[in-house]
Amino acid sequence: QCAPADTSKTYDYIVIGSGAGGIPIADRLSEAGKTVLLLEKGPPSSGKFGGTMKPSWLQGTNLTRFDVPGLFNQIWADGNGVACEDTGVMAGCVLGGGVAVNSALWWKPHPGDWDRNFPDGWKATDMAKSTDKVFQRIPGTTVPSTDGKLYLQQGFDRVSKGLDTAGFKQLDKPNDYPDQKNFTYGHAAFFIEHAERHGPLRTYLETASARTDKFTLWTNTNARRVVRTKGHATGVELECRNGAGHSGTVNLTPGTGRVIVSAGTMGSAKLLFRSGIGPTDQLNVVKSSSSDGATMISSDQWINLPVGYNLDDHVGTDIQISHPDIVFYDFYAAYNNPVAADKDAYLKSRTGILTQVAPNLGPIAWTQHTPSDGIVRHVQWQARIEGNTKSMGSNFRKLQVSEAHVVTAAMTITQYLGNGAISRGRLTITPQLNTQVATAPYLRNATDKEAVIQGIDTMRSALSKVQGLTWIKPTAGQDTTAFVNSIPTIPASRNSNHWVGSNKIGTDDGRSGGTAVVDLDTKVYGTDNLFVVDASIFPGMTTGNPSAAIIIASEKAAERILALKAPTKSRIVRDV
Ligand SMILES: Cc1cc2nc3c(=O)[nH]c(=O)nc-3n(C[C@H](O)[C@H](O)[C@H](O)COP(=O)(O)OP(=O)(O)OC[C@H]3O[C@@H](n4cnc5c(N)ncnc54)[C@H](O)[C@@H]3O)c2cc1C
Repeated sequence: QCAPADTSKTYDYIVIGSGAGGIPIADRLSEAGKTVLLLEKGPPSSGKFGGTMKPSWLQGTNLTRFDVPGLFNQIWADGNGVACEDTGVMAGCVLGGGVAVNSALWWKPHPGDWDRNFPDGWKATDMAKSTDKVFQRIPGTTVPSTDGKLYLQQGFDRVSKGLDTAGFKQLDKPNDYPDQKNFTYGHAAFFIEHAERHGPLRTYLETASARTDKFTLWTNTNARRVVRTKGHATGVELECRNGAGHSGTVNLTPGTGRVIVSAGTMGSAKLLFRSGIGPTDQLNVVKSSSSDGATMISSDQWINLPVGYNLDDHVGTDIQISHPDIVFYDFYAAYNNPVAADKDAYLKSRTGILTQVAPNLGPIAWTQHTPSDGIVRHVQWQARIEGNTKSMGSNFRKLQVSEAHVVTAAMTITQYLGNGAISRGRLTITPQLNTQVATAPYLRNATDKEAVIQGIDTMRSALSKVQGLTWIKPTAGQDTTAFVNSIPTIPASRNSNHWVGSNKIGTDDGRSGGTAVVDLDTKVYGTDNLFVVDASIFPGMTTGNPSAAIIIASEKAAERILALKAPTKSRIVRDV
């Protein structure tokens, strides 16, 4: 049921969004004795926190589709009530955000992910303590099944033979060597424990929730905008969702309260726009909208910052191979119609193929490439085995995995171009107040493209040593440049779901021509108690999948924010 917020109750911190950024900081702030309200627009996800979305075979258990690794790819088959409806690209709008719906890939960041992208105070040495804290709580594993076995490894084995021959070094546990990201490979690491989704939901959110006197969580509650006078926030306006949650305005502790916006790269930009913070053209779109126009904060209080610029994502380029030994497992079919033995193994002993993340990920490899501008680009290669009933030609044998699931198999290897990439895009808002990728951040710079081509040539050469392998994409004789040019540089073809950057951290204040939206304490320029803590503050892309880095940044931000003095009245007036 939709309930109005109690206006007499105030909070030291209101955290908006319960994803990789929001959950850890909400936990740390409540641990420090502050009263914290965590707002999440989506419904509960994991069974541990009241989630209910599940196939019939999980009825009677405390598990949902978000908990069982073999069901993680269900978001691509059925995103209803799970995927955000107001973002032009895929994002999770449930409790946990991206870390409830993602593939749980879990990488300790390369030192260069901080050193090359972030300003002073956020370099690798500054982040070491936060990194240790995160990896102590969430160590991750390369072997999710409780019997210590990895299942259906034929794809891994065939590809790794090629990598070995080409001189790649296999790392037993890649997270023990975060700085070794060149000509290395290994099994994928996941934040999975006891064969269930782990990560912030099962660590930070559990400890926060145990502090019942300090921590409050409202799901199905959308933050419409921050209520502020000049640069000082006083509360957050709310909207119920899904016939539940809270409405009205929730207030901060007068004078000392703070708002932390952790609504994701798309969601945080949108919230700032609706709160009168951003480029004037975007604020005018909100001002003209039927939903917000009449009640939007007046234009003399707008804060002109480059929100939405600096948008980044891994540039995804898929290559595809097949090999007669590769075995496909139909995880999609397992949702409604699991193989009985696999279901039993999972439910009875947390063993078997369903403990592994769909769609059978790995190996993961890393290379580095230096195009003509001399700037080293980091590349991660992420293999997955897919069934493909279309356009597979006669090169594929029919493969009988179980009586129910007959398919052909191929291995797609996605090249992620990350750390070092130069191209950036822009996110804007539509009159319906949906966010959209107005300028895609993919290969707008010629040297980024050179790096992609160099990388694909390296991988083609490495895998050419694998006997019996057939190239699907690019085809055997195809020129690599022509292949790369044939793939459009739009989200539909290149999206990696790793969006960062719309509220960049930095010392060059965006109000006076700089590029930064938040300062080194993650405080929005021109405000004294409004912060952004999530992927959107990242100046550039990480080497691997970014969730661990975002959680580490959240730990760091908690430390810095707690060390700040409360605002004084004179500063509030001066800042705007
Ligand atoms: C399908 C998919 C697969 C991925 N796979 C991986 C992977 O395997 N490994 C990895 O490291 N990364 C992966 N990622 C990326 C990773 O999950 C994200 O980078 C990360 O979750 C971003 O963290 P965040 O805190 O910035 O935002 P999110 O985690 O997206 O959290 C934002 C939260 O804010 C909520 N919200 C938004 N607006 C409002 C509002 N106005 N009011 C209240 N709440 C609001 C949203 O519902 C959401 O819960 C994947 C992402 C997706 C979508």
